[in-house]
Amino acid sequence: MNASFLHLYRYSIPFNEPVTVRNHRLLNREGIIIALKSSDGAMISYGEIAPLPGLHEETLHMAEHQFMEYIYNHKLSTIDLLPEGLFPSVKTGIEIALFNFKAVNSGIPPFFSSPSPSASRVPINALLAGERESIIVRAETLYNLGYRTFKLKVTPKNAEQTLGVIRELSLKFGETVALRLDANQSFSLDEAVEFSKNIIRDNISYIEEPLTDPILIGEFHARTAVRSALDETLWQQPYLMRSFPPGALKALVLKPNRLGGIVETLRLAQYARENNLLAVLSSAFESGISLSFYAWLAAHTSTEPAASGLDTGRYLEYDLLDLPFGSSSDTLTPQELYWNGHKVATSHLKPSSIWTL
Ligand SMILES: O=C(O)CCC(=O)c1ccccc1C(=O)O
Repeated sequence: MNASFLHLYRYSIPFNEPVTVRNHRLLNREGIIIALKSSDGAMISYGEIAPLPGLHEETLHMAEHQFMEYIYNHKLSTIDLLPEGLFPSVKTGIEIALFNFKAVNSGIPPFFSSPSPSASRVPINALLAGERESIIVRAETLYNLGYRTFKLKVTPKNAEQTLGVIRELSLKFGETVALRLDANQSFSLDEAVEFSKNIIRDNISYIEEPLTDPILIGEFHARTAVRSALDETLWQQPYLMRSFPPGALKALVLKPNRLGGIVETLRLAQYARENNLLAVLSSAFESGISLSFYAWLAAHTSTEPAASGLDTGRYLEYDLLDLPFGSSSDTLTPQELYWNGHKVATSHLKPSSIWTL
């Protein structure tokens, strides 16, 4: 059955505390929800279009405008027929809505026919931010809840403090936890080499985007043996991914709504698999509608998925789902998580328009 109606909604959810993304200080997470409905209204699927200021080039206004133009001029049909030139956030929203519609139609989540069995659980990479003391307290709380992978932001400016936190976490948890560092391209090669001398004995899985100039990641690895993960480079200079010497990379961090959709994310996850890299599903503070879909993707891409960057839901004051994403992620299977992504609390949505398809 095809979708007959399209409902567009807006949402604005306050962050628990202000979030800063590349100098953009954000108080609210704003986005658009697409709902596809069957003619009798019995089947509904959701998708989310949510560019993040500081991360995306398109604004929410531009994304909404483009989406409306798309709906006006095209039949919402199949995922592989989407036109060129859609903004990454728009493409992701359409793809998720279409994948989800197929799933509610058939009763099984997408990719279910895959030969590789899905993972039974998806570990989450816990984000640690703030002052030293609150980071340590938070890490202990999360450790007791079962988290074993932690991510710290590092810049040349906070390098000393971060080294102190790394030491403390290593002493406390030893080999039982894995630490990831995310430098968001803030170090010069020499600064990164200097910094790395101090972390070599610690349990660091990788540094995400260590260098302002990612071309030098191979040289960084040659001088330090520290492996890098790509995030920003995957959309800024995607061709670089194939240019690094073996061993220089450890992981690809995949943010579907920045990369340009689910199909693109699956392509990169396959490249990671073929090249012995971790595929780390990640997010950009979307609602549980997207996060539960990403959890499902993570479960699909590997039988033992790497800890996924889906801890961002915690920063939203409330979720759009009846059962907020992450509130019971330790007990739910990815399948259950996936179907929970369809139970949307419409009270948080502001209707904007209805289209007949
Ligand atoms: O990858 C994760 O663990 C969470 C996502 C995350 O850190 C993030 C979220 C929004 C914008 C930028 C980033 C980032 O990776 O720097």
